[in-house]
Amino acid sequence: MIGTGYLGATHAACLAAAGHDVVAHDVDPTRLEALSAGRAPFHEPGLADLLQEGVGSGRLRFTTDVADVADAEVHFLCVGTPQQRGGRGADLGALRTAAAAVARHARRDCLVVGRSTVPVGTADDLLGVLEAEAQVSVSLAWNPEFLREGRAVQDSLHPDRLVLGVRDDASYAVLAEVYARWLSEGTPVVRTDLRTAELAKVSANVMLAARISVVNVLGEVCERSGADIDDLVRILGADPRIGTDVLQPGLGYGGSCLPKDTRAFVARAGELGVESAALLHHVDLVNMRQRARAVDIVRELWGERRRVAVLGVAFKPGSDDVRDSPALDVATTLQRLGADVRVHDPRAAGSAARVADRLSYADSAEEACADADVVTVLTAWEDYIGLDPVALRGAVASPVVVDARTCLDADKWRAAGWSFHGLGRSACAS
Ligand SMILES: NC(=O)C1=CN([C@@H]2O[C@H](COP(=O)(O)OP(=O)(O)OC[C@H]3O[C@@H](n4cnc5c(N)ncnc54)[C@H](O)[C@@H]3O)[C@@H](O)[C@H]2O)C=CC1
Ligand SMILES: O=C(O)[C@H]1O[C@H](OP(=O)(O)OP(=O)(O)OC[C@H]2O[C@@H](n3ccc(=O)[nH]c3=O)[C@H](O)[C@@H]2O)[C@H](O)[C@@H](O)[C@@H]1O
Repeated sequence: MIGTGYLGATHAACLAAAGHDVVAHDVDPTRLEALSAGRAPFHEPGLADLLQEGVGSGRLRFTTDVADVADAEVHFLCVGTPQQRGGRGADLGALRTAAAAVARHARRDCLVVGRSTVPVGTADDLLGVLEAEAQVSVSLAWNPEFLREGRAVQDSLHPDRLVLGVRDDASYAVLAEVYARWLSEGTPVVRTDLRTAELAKVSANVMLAARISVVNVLGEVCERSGADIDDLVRILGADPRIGTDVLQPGLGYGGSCLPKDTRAFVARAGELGVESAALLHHVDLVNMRQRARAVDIVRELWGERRRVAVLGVAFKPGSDDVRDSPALDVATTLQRLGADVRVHDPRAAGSAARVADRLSYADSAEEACADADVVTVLTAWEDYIGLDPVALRGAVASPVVVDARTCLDADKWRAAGWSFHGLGRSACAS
């Protein structure tokens, strides 16, 4: 396993649990130290148990030295593919470096399997890298991963489908052996070519991103027309062709994948001359506009003292990840605009403090809200959905709440005397 982030660490632990002998390499010694001790370096339910089991059994080892993977039969490339600095396409530098290192060190014929999310056509480029570096015969396959953070282990152990992009039967046979446990459990498998496998992953992410932006456009229409977004979402979700998942309006999508993958898709489609991909550029614009709209709503309400409580900075509930978090983006923007911001998050405060150390962090939601002029809910944690608006009213300076995730019960908060505002909700709705 090359790269031990959310993708690589989870995949390594799950393959070890399936009985394979796994050696995982990363260039980050701190991350490897935690993993070797059976500690998950990020909040991912079930991962620490699998790591301890794998390390304890001797089937799972971690190494800073890429030469230690030289004897592997299969190499999974799981390194990051972030947005380019100063560009919108994917930065494939780490992937090329990792592929070259594996090929250079491989001492036996082997299969290299791309797992990272990449623009279609990347494998062609990597084949050139492998051929230039390897002294042995190296084949390439593509096997994208669809796990969600916060559910990484569950999603990996029970995926909706396995996508095996291969160039020949021999590569397919190797992957079928790697995934024998999943195949025996009936996981649907799609065998395809490398380009389709690459494209499958970004396509899934742009579909999800588009869905979120569509529901956010509908939310803005609700705000302006006085229609009810909660009822609208219920009505839409009842149609099985639409379904209820990924239909939560609000601050929009963030994280390390949907934003950068949408942009990389548009960039690659542009290179391919697909002008209609501009549709997905608008998905990105709508998404980013939600953050600006949330800031505008708070500025209208913050009064002279501008004391703002921010509840939630994780990019989504159930995660301690703040990479491209819409909530953290809004919190830091409000502070930059002169607000006195007090933040609470049940899990992500530590990771937020590492990248946004000028914000002030509270130990509880109540402490963050004490004496606030505006309370904002920016991540839909259960803790905030369960807050008692009657009790909280006594702690704030003004009972004004902005529900940027459309997660609170508006009637309950209004009945408790709060002035209730939010993305997707008309200010005058009763
Ligand atoms: N985070 C997620 O939920 C999912 C991510 N993906 C994709 O998987 C890829 C990895 O994502 P994450 O695990 O979130 O990233 P991450 O940033 O958490 O982890 C990437 C790891 O690769 C290591 N690395 C970088 N260059 C290296 C090299 N040359 N050799 C060895 N290790 C190296 C880094 O030190 C880091 O530990 C990305 O392409 C992402 O789009 C796919 C499915 C889910
Ligand atoms: O490529 C990846 O790394 C992964 O990206 C997403 O997974 P993830 O980033 O963990 O998060 P999601 O649960 O999809 O949420 C993404 C963002 O959309 C937001 N969201 C989600 C659902 C919704 O209804 N509304 C909404 O605004 C969340 O708050 C979050 O900021 C995909 O769901 C995974 O299938 C994919 O493997």
